[in-house]
This record gives sequence, structure tokens and C-alpha cells, in this order.
Amino acid sequence: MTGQTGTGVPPSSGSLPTEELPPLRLGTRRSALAMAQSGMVAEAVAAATGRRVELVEITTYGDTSREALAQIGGTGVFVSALRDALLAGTIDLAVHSLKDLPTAAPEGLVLAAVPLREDPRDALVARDGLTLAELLEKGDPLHPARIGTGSPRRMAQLHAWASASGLAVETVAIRGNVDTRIGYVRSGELDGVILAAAGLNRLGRLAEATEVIDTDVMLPAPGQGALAIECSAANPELAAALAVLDDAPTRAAVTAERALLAALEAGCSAPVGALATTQADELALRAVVGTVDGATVVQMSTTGDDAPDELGRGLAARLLAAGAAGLMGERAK
Ligand SMILES: NCc1[nH]cc(CCC(=O)O)c1CC(=O)O
Repeated sequence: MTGQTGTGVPPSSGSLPTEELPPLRLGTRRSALAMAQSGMVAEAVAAATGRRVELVEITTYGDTSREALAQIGGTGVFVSALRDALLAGTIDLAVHSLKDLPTAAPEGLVLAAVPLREDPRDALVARDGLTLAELLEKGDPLHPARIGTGSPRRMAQLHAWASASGLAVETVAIRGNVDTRIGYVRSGELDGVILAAAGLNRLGRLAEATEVIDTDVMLPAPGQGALAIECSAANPELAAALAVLDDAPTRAAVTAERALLAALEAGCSAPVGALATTQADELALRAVVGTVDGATVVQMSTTGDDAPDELGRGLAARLLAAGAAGLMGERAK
């Protein structure tokens, strides 16, 4: 009789067998864009932690309300339901578009990772493959090109650029998901709409952009194109595991942009654009504040090896000294 002590596969001794840990619950909004970016992060988190990751869909007030964002308290409405779920422990991590994240640090939560940023610029989706310049040149003061955007920042810069170029433009306040917004162009209701290039790209629809708008024409929203991965401060092991997804240059850039926004006491629906880029270990930060009609815009830049948040606050102070507060109108949160 042969022995019963054959060499089976020994139980692994090192790390915990992953199948014994419950999956990580990643909270996400239901929109196609949120699902796309959460799916990407879920894969990265699974690879980084060796854990399974399941998506938990959470509906926010911003998803169900058709009111203008400025009316319902800014894009923070997209964030708070996910944060409530994190604090309640019904999800383990949440993925947000960083530009929707209020600048105030939340009690009990950690910004565990800011992954590598995508193209931060805005993009135009226009009829007939036209660029912004071509579209506006086809109009005239009585029949200006009609461009859809609900963003005061985009409106301000679009009007300022058109006026500097001697061209007419009409902005039409719209909101809704990417499909809805592009739909206004496909139906012929609008000549073009402006959206974040990163959002189009994550949906696999960047090819529908007829122009990615140069940052000399339009500075993006602080944090645009970057994602935020949040978890509970009560779970430092998870925060540490998620930290491998952090991209240091992206975090430095968005830290500078958000410090500027916070120091201006402006929210994500204020007419403020800002973009930091890394150049040979130095951060270069550009920012614009304007009136929504574009009649007055103040643009400034700075560079240096100061800490990112100091760079942001310093530029905000210079903008405020130049009268920025008076341009932003009613402070949005
Ligand atoms: N305001 C909603 C929102 N929040 C983030 C993005 C795009 C993706 C990103 O900036 O990371 C969008 C859509 C848009 O502005 O077109």
C-alpha cells in the first residue's frame, strides 16, 4: 500500500489567500462616465491589492435633479452621497472626478490616491467637424455660433477669446451627461458643446471631439482630468495599499490648483480656471478668473519650487489683489 502522505500542494504560507478576503466595495455614481472611470480604477486597485473589487452603484442628488448645478450647491452634490457611504462603512473606497471634489478636507476620510492625470484640456464637439475658430467665423453678430456649456468658467473664457478675436458667440447653458450634451449638436440645436477631453476619452468618444482646445484659449477647471480615490481614515491599511496608485506629479499639480481655488474661496462652479504642469521638478501654475460674460478676465502665472499649496495660495493672493473677488460674483460653493 502506498502511503497517504503524498506531496499535495501545500497551502501558501506568505500572504493571506486572497479568496478568503471579502471583495473591496468600490462606490460609484451610475453615469456612464462614472462607471467607466470606476471600472478603470477597480482594475488598477485589484492589481495593486490582489483583492477582488466589486462596484456598488450609488445615486446622488446631482444625478436625479435637473436643476442647474449652481442652484443645488455645485458639483459637491455628486460627492456627498459617496462620502456618506464611506463613513457609514457600506463601501470601502470611492472614485470621484477630482474637479468635483470640494476643496475642504473631509473629516474621517483620506485622499488615498490621485492617479496619473489624463489630458486636462477642454474639447469642442461641433457640427461638421469644425473648430472653434471656424465655427465662430461662420457666424455674425446677428447669428452667432451657439455653443452649449453650463460652466461659468467655460463661458467666461469663450466670450473673452471671441471678443479678443473680433468674433461673436452665444453661449447656451446646458447640463446633463455626455450623451445628452453631444445630442444637442447631433440634433442641430447647437453648433457645438464643450466638454472635458478626459471624460470623452474615458468613454472612448474622444474621436468625436472636433478640437481639443488649447490652454491659451481655455484653462481647465482645477483638477480636471484627474481622479480621486478616497477611503476611510479608519482603514489605514487600505489607504496604504491604494497609495501605490498615486502619481506624485499629478498630486502636486492638483494640490496647487485646488489650493488656489480654496484661497479664492471659489467653488467648482465659479469662473476660475487653473492648470499646473511640472517642468524639470518645478511647478508652473497658470490661472484665470473672469466675469461670466468674458468682459473682464485676469490671467496670471507663477513658477517655483515652493510647496504646491503655497504656490497656489501665492497666485490666489495676487489674483485677489488684482480684484478677482469682484469678478467671481456670488460665491459658489
Ligand atoms: N462637471 C462634471 C464632470 N466632472 C468631471 C468631468 C470630466 C472628467 C474629468 O474632468 O476628470 C465632467 C464632465 C465635463 O466637464 O465635461
